[in-house]
Amino acid sequence: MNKIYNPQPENWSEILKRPTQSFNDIEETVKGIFKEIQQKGDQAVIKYTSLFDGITLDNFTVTNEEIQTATTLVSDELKEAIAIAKDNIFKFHNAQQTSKIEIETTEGVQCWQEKRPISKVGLYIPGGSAPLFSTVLMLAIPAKIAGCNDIILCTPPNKEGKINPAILYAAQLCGVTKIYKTGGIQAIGAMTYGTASIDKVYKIFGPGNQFVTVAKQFASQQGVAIDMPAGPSELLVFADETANPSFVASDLLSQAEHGKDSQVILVTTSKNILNDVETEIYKQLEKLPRKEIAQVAISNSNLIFVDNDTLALDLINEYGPEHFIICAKNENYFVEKIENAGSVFIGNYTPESAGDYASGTNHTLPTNGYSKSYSGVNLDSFQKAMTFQKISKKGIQNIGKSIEIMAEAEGLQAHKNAVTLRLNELNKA
Ligand SMILES: NC(=O)c1ccc[n+]([C@@H]2O[C@H](COP(=O)([O-])OP(=O)(O)OC[C@H]3O[C@@H](n4cnc5c(N)ncnc54)[C@H](O)[C@@H]3O)[C@@H](O)[C@H]2O)c1
Ligand SMILES: N[C@H](CO)Cc1c[nH]c[nH+]1
Ligand SMILES: [Zn+2]
Repeated sequence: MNKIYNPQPENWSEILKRPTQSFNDIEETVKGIFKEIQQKGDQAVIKYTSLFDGITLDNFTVTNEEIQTATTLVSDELKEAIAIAKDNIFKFHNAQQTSKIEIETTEGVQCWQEKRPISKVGLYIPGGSAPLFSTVLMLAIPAKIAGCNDIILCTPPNKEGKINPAILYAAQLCGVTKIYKTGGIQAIGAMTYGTASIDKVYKIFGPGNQFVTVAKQFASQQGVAIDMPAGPSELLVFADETANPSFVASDLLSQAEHGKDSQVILVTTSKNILNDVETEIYKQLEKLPRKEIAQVAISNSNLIFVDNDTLALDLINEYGPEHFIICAKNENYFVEKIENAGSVFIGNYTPESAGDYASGTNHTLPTNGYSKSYSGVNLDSFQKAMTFQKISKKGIQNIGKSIEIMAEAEGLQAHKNAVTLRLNELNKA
């Protein structure tokens, strides 16, 4: 890890660069694959699944038999763990339901807002380097609560053309309607345009590597909505002398093991903590099965010392981490003042892994600084807020004049007439 002491604010953006390729680096590849999917449909999906995932499939729809077999392959212990996570994720997302908001803005003018589900949604479940069945829970549970009708799921197959049983088990448990064995850019392209096998959806959800993320961003230019850019995982920990260095190191490694392009950062006001966390990281790294991956991510990561909490907070808001852990005696200062972070974890006993799996919050979160402008997945992501209004005769008499004057001032006579005709009729009565 790179050790940096008191970096000057003018150098922060350089120091805080993500180790991923840019949208421009990948856009041409995405454009080419999307074009082929538009022209050749399933044939192009087959071609790119063969190229990137090393398996040629003539049918990528998962069958009921495959789902039943998968269910028998998942251990009871894992099923119980999934049930606990599902329960907590359900509770947190179900509590996000809002009731109808209704108000009479002027006498006789009734306005209200109600949420309606997005009827066709596509969930992307990463499967390149680890089968993230927990992501099925994070996406399908809120989709179901929202009332989405068609919930389709794409995930890459392994070299035998199979999907990890836990992904299939979680998908049927949470009410996913169809599952397809395809991943990467080709899965996003298929859900964007639709093919003979894979349905076109209205909104695509889910995290993925940089290829998936750029494909989703490109899809959003093709008329499909996306949740957000949710790319390679990130974690920033703020720790002062009250932190436990081995806990902090374990948290940093937990996100470093996701991928070589993950990034983790420690910001601290204590030089002792900086050194102790560094020592712990290398000690714990040695024992990790995914050492080779985590090691690369760690080499792109920083341990940063700053003089005080104020500077630390400014730097953290500039970075806008996906995950932000606070281990500080002054924790309320950070909790109250943090502006840019996907999800915040507070105190020595709140590991980031809790949010990844089972506390109830969603783990599909904006990366690459997008926490400055995007929320993580939540119940609202699967709904649209629709507005309604009903105006009585009294109501149109109350606001009609204002509408006429404004329409006239914009030079839109037909708009004005729509009110004038009604007012004239009421004046006659
Ligand atoms: N931000 C979040 O909320 C969040 C949540 C979970 C996981 N993640 C991230 O998701 C990512 C999962 O990545 P993954 O790779 O394991 O799985 P993935 O499913 O996202 O990507 C695998 C697919 O990428 C495609 N691919 C691989 N190399 C390619 C190339 N050179 N050109 C074009 N396509 C290529 C293949 O089609 C493959 O099927 C990790 O980076 C992890 O950090 C993020
Ligand atoms: N940390 C990931 C989000 O960046 C989510 C995840 C799934 N499984 C383990 N972790
Ligand atoms: Zn994780």
